[in-house]
Amino acid sequence: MTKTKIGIIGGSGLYDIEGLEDRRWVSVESPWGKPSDDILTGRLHGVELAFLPRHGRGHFLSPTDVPYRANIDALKRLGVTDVISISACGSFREEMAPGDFVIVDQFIDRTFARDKSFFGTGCVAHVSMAHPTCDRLGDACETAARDAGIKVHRGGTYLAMEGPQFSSLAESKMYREIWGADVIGMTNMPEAKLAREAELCYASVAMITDYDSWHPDHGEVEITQIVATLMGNAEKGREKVRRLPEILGVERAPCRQGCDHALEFAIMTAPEKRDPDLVAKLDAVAGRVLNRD
Ligand SMILES: CSC[C@H]1O[C@H](OP(=O)(O)O)[C@H](O)[C@@H]1O
Ligand SMILES: Nc1ncnc2[nH]cnc12
Repeated sequence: MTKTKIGIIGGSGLYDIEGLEDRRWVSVESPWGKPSDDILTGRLHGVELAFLPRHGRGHFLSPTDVPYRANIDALKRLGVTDVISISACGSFREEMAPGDFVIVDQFIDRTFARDKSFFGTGCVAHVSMAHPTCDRLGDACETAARDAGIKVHRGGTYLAMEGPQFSSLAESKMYREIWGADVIGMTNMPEAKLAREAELCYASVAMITDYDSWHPDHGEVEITQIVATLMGNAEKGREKVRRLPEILGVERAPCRQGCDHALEFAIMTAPEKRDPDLVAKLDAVAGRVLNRD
């Protein structure tokens, strides 16, 4: 048994978490660059928690410029075991209405201007992304959201777009009608891929803010509408987070799905062909497997 340490990545509208014991904003150095901001650490119901505002306090980072690798590496370095991502999303489904939460379980990655892997020339690895989210964490998020009185939908496909502009009507209809996506946002990729490479359990909670632009009765998505919905949702999101530690508990059993062993057979590069500089940068993410070869 290890100890649970929950990492929360807060999206648009979620820049702080109140009510932590021993609350402290700490600066974490990463060989992958500077994380989005300092990380808020503390304890809730005896469980360690680390909170990172994805766009920085004051929302100064665009979705393209979020330092995804530094963020995941910094959480791993802090000893985080389970990452819960919270994101503002548009909805492609009538029944997934603004104000509802969706526990995402699949992704379609349409982003193209981001570094998507910790690995590369000098240390090549291929992890599975068939089941990109952790069911056990998803269960905890569902329970926490229901307990907080939130309408929650279990399961949904998140279309990750590059942005920062919203989708055209043609794109919105294609994602919804042909590709079968349920929600749309700009940040969960490559975040989910990097969490998997770092052997972190990952769950994604979409807070629905709008119907993107496909819905005939709702017109096109506008930032004013998103911000208004976010203001209404932010407290619900925080309440959900406050309920998570009791549900997950202090003691943590190994992940049933194997998220925490994703690199077990993933590294292809022979030890003598590995680039020592890259291997050094991978100390937190892949030390478990690299140090035993
Ligand atoms: C504020 S609207 C668009 C913006 O909101 C979402 O951010 P996050 O995923 O961090 O909650 C979306 O992905 C865009 O970055
Ligand atoms: N419609 C939308 N498209 C992309 N990202 C979003 N974040 C919130 N609503 C969104």
